[in-house]
Amino acid sequence: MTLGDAVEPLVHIKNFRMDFGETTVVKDLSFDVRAGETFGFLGSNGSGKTTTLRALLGIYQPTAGTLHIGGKVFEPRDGARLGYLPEERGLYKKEAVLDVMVYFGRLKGLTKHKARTWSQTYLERVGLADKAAVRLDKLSGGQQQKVQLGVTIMNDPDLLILDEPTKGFDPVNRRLLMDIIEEQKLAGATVIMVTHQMEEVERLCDRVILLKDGTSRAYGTVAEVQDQFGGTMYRLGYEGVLPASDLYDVVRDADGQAELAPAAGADETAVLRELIGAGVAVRSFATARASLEEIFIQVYGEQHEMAEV
Ligand SMILES: Nc1ncnc2c1ncn2[C@@H]1O[C@H](COP(=O)(O)OP(=O)(O)OP(=O)(O)O)[C@@H](O)[C@H]1O
Repeated sequence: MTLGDAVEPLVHIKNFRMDFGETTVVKDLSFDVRAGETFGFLGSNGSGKTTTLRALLGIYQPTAGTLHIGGKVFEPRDGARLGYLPEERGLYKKEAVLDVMVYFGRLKGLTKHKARTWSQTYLERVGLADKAAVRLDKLSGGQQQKVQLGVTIMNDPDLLILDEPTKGFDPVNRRLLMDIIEEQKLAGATVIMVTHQMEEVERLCDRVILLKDGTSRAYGTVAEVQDQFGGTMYRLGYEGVLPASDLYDVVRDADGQAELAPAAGADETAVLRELIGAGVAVRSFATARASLEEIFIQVYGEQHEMAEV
């Protein structure tokens, strides 16, 4: 069975708990990743993301709970169609870039020719064509990371697990790597991505989980998480006087610009009708949501406040 044949969800984690000695770092964590989706695995430093991925891949023995890929506990021999970019990068540093890539390509079942041509094309794409014959340890950290991402995706895995794939990249290279990951997604791969870059999440992820202190704080589509924290706001440019209404709360109102928080069940049409009916001249009207970054700071900020108690 290949990973792609799995009955949904592709990844199933239920009541996962992880203790290291006396310390519990993940407690009662449950979530699913569906085949074909890109899933953002988010959370503050030390919240248990890498630990969860390691337990999912059998590197750690979970203290309790179920961690399944394709309906069963992961075993290394199932890994042919799985690409894992670990947080700690590790390739043979004393070998030449192209040789390392071809070596791993062969391990992943590619022919030597395919591994070589794929790697050359990839190195060209990521601006490292002139480094093909250079020893890996002569490359910068970001350049080495590009090579490692190439090794991770070269056999077009069905499931890609990426632990901070763009960590340490400048904005141009980050965008390039996001493009490459997006291509894998569009080609049908399921992607689990740990990242602290919320704009990457908003661009790529279908659903997310936000971990805090080893447990889920928010879980769902980006829009659902946004709804959960702050929800939708209406930004209004107007002339006239805003009427009091059961349909919304006026959050901010100055110089003909207002922010309205709609009441449960109120929608744009109803609010606009109410405003226009009351003689307000609406110049502009837009819906806006709390950004993931704002939500992250909200959740993470609480943690600091708690720590200070
Ligand atoms: N092998 C280990 N032994 C003991 N404690 C560990 C071990 N691995 C991780 N931890 C602890 O578990 C907690 C969670 O670590 P983890 O690496 O999973 O966090 P993370 O969410 O991936 O963080 P970051 O965003 O900083 O990478 C941390 O407090 C860490 O010190």
